[in-house]
Amino acid sequence: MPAELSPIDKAKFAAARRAVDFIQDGMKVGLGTGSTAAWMVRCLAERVREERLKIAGVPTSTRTAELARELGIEVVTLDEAKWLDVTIDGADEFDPELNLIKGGGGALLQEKIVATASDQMIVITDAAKEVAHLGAFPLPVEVVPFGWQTTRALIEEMLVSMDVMGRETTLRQNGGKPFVTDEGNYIVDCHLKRIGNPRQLSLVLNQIPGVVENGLFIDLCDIVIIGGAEGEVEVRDINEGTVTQGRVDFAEESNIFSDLD
Ligand SMILES: O=C(CO)[C@H](O)[C@H](O)COP(=O)(O)O
Repeated sequence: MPAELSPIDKAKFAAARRAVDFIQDGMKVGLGTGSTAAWMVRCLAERVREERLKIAGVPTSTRTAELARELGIEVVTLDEAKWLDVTIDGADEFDPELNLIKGGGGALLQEKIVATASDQMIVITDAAKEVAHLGAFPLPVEVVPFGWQTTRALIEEMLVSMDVMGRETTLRQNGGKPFVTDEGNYIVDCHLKRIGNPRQLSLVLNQIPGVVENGLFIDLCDIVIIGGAEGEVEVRDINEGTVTQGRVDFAEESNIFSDLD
């Protein structure tokens, strides 16, 4: 393993490596977006190469599609795949019920569509993203550019009546311009601090005209895999009610790291 890999990257790698053990030959797999998901794509590509697995991957962003293709994973569209066996993705926050905030990387719309079209969603993460209540991480809301300021005002007005602590919103920027998603939309980040009722907030947000989708993932995640910097991994399965501990041996994964050099 390269010495320069930070403890957080080691933790993300450990979770990602454990997650790809869930993939079997012939599966259709949703490929998430973000730095943790990128580790998962690298680990999956390694299994595809070594074990000659036949996998069809449905990426959740152009970034992930490029990485998957580059590493030799067969990429298909969701319409071609129709339904997926499993999606593996990162998250910005998760709570004890495995509800999530996602969209820090701006890919929440495709991520939510792909996760919803999967038998199972596995979230890979490090321990710092576990919270008692969602909301410390700003909640991303994807809005169409047409009339976005009106949509933002409606979001702020709606937040007044919701069980949240903060109400400030910001338009996500990229190099001094609005950040534009793969679907050509903008993102309004809502700084809520604490979300009392994520399920209700998600429903209400999506009723505002101009809102395309929000970053609350409710009842979508089945398994969370929490990685640690020493290779330790905890697998929590909300449906089975099980928690299992394991370890990833970084030395055994040297091929993945040598590919990075
Ligand atoms: O939702 C996402 C992208 O839209 C990511 O999964 C989330 O932001 C976590 O990213 P990272 O693994 O880089 O911490």
